[in-house]
Amino acid sequence: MFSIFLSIVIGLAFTWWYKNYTQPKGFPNGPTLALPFIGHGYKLGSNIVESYHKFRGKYGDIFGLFLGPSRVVVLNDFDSIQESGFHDDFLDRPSFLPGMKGTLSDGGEPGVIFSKGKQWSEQRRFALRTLRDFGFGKQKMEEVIDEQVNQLCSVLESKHGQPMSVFGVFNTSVVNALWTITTGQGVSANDPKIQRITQLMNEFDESSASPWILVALLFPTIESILSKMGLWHLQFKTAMLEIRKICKRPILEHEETFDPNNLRDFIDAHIQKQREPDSGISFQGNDGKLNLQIVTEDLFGAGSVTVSMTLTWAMLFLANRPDIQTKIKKELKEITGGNRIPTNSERQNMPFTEATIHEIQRLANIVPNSVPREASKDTHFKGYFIPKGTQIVPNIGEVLMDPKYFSNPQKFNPSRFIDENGRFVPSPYVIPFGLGKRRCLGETLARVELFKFFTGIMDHFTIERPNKELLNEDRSPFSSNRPNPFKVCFVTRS
Ligand code: HEM
Repeated sequence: MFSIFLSIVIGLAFTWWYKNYTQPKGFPNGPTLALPFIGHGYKLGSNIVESYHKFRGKYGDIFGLFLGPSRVVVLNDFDSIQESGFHDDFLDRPSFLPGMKGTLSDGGEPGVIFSKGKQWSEQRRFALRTLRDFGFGKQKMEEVIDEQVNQLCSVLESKHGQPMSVFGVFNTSVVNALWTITTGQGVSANDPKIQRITQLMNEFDESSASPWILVALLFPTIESILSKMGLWHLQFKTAMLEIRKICKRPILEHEETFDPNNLRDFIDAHIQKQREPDSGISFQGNDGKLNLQIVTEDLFGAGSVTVSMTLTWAMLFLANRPDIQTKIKKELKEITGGNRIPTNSERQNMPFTEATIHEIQRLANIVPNSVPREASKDTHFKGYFIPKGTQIVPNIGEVLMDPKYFSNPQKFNPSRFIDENGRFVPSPYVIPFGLGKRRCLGETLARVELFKFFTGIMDHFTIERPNKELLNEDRSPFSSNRPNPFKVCFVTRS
C-alpha cells in the first residue's frame, strides 16, 4: 500500500518537475537538469556575467536556462539583441516592481521601466517628448547640469588633493540635476531630501548586488510572506518605498499650485496631460496619478546610479592614464580657453574627448545584462521556439567586449574610435543604452550629463593616483556594475 502511495507521489512530483523545469522542443540549448525552485541557479557562480560568458562558449550565442522557476533566454550577439529589441512579441517586461503588481485598471504595472502595452507606450512617448523638449520652464537642462558640475568641483576642491574614494560622490550632483529637471525645484548642495535619496540609492545599489535580490525577484510570494512576518527585511524594497514617498511630496504640491498657463516642469506637463479628455488610457483617473508617481520614481531609479557609476569608472580609467588626461585638457583648452564647461554643441569639435567617453562607456559596461524583456506570446525567433512568459535577457556586455568588433577588447583605447583624419567615429556596437523599442529613455540626458561632468572635472583637476602604483581595474566580485574600492586625488591646476 505504502509503495503504491509512494509511486503515485513520485510520479506526480516527476510530472510537475517535467512540466515546469524542462524546455520545450525547439527551445535554445543550455545547461541540463534544472532543479525544482532554484532551476540552474546551482550552475551559476557568484558572478553572473562570467557564468553567462562561459555558457555562451559552450552553448552558442543564444542559450536558454531556468533562473529559479523562470524560463530565460540569453542573447549574446549583436544581431539577435538588435532583432529582439524591435520584435513586437518581446516588448513586455517581467513583473518586478515591488508593491505595484497589477495596480493599474488593466491589471498591469505603472510607470515606464516595468509597464507593458498601451500604458507603457503612452507613458514612454510622453516622457521622451517632455525630456527632449526640456528647456521649457525657467532653467534649461544645460544650465541645471552646469550648476551641479560647479557645485561638485567646489566639493572636490575642498579636499585639497587628498586621496579620496569617489563611490557615491557623484550621486548627489546627479540626483540634484534630476530633481530640478523633474520637479522644477532648485536644491542646495546639502538638501536633506536629496541626501536621503542619494543614501537610499547607494543602499539600493549595494543591496542589488546581493543574491537575495534574485531570490526576491524570482520568488515574490516567499519574499512577501517573509517580510510580512518581519523575518526578512529587503533593503532595496525599503529604499524604493521611501523614495516613492519623497517623490510623492512635490507631486502633491504641484497639484495644489497647478496653473495650466504656466507649465513649470515634467510634473506639470504630466498633470496637464491627465486633465486632457483624449490623452490616452494611461493618463486617466487613478491610472494617470499612479503613472506620474512611478514614472518620476523610474527617472530617479534609472537615472542616478547609472550616470554616477559611469563617472566612477571614468575617474579610475583616467587616474591610470595621465597621457589621456593631457590630450583631453589640450582639446578642452582649444575649445573653451580652459576656464569653463563646454556647451553640448561644442562636443562635436572635441573628437578625442568624445572617443574617451565612448570607450569609458564600453569598458565600464554598467548594465551588462540590460533590463529583461518578456515574451508576450508563443513565438519563433531565429529558428527557436520561445514560449509565452519566457524572460529575454539582452546580454549587451558580451557585445561591448566582443573581439569580433573590438580588437583587444580588454584594453582601454579611445583611439580605436578616431579615424585617419582625426574624426570621432562611434561604433554601432557600443550599446550601453540597449537597442530597440525599449532602449534607454534617458539616453540624451545621460549623454549630456556624462559629457558635462567629465569635461568639468577635467577642466578643474588632474586626477592622480595616491601613489605610483596602477589602480586595479577589475570588476568587484560582489557586483557586476562597479569596480573594486579605490582612491584618487583631485589636484587643482596651479
Ligand atoms: C550612463 C547612463 C545610463 C545607462 C548606461 C542606461 C542604460 C539603460 C539600459 C541598458 C536600459 C534597458 C534598455 C532595454 O530594455 O533595451 C535602460 C532603460 C531605461 N533607462 Fe537608462 N541608462 C542610463 C541613464 C538613464 C537616465 C539618465 C535615465 C532618466 C533620467 C534613464 C531612464 C531609463 C528608463 C526610464 C528606462 C526604461 C525604458 C523602457 O522600458 O521603455 N536611464 N537604460
